[in-house]
Amino acid sequence: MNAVITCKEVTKTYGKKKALDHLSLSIPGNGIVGILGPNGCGKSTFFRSLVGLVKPDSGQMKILDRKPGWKTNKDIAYLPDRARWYPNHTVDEAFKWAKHFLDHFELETAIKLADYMDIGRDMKVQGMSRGQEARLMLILCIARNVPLVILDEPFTGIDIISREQIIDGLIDYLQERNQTILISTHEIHEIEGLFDYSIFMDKGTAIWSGETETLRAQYGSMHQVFKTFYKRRLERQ
Ligand SMILES: Nc1ncnc2c1ncn2[C@@H]1O[C@H](COP(=O)(O)OP(=O)(O)OP(=O)(O)O)[C@@H](O)[C@H]1O
Repeated sequence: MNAVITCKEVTKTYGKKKALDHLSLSIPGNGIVGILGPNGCGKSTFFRSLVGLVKPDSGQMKILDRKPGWKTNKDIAYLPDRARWYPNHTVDEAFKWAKHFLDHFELETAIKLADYMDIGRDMKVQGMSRGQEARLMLILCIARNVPLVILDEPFTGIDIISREQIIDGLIDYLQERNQTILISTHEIHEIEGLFDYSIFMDKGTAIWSGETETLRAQYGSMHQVFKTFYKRRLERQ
């Protein structure tokens, strides 16, 4: 399988803090990939550098066989952490905006996903709960027929029951698509079963990457994996 993303020795420093520290990895195409690790391990910085919002100090990065930047971004749907939508838009208006401005946005897919996720199309963003707005942001990204979708902490603010429903929906929906979806989270125990491939990060570097099945066979559950990988860090807290 061809890699959709390769990084070689990528480093990004803020002052004395190394947000990415010689990060090297290769991410295979198709399926759902978890970028996992505790707060501050570099997940968002990694995503921002993939879409050219952050320029690494050194190292090489290839995404869809190209360099990161605005030309490559046409084929990427990116949901930043803490993303918000225009408060005055209704869901329908948000979809119309997206159809007009976002490459490869599929209106019919968005409408289907809104039904599935229980988001009324006449709802105004400013009247939405945090979880409802998070669902809208998710729909605006995954309704784009692009090879790569990058979701930074997309489930923040969504309760556990809705989360499970959305995840089941995502898995069904993705089976019909040839997309790679990168999802970052530090709440691994709540999204067990979602990832085909997992990358565990710590202190700006990848400490393990591979098929999630391999991990499960070795450790039993993702929760156990998390505890094992970050044991020393948890003991320090
Ligand atoms: N613009 C910035 N200026 C200064 N420091 C930054 C900046 N962006 C990130 N950092 C630092 O780099 C490190 C990695 O941050 P990053 O946001 O990439 O981690 P994360 O794994 O996404 O964390 P979280 O799970 O909390 O979102 C942190 O120590 C953070 O404080």
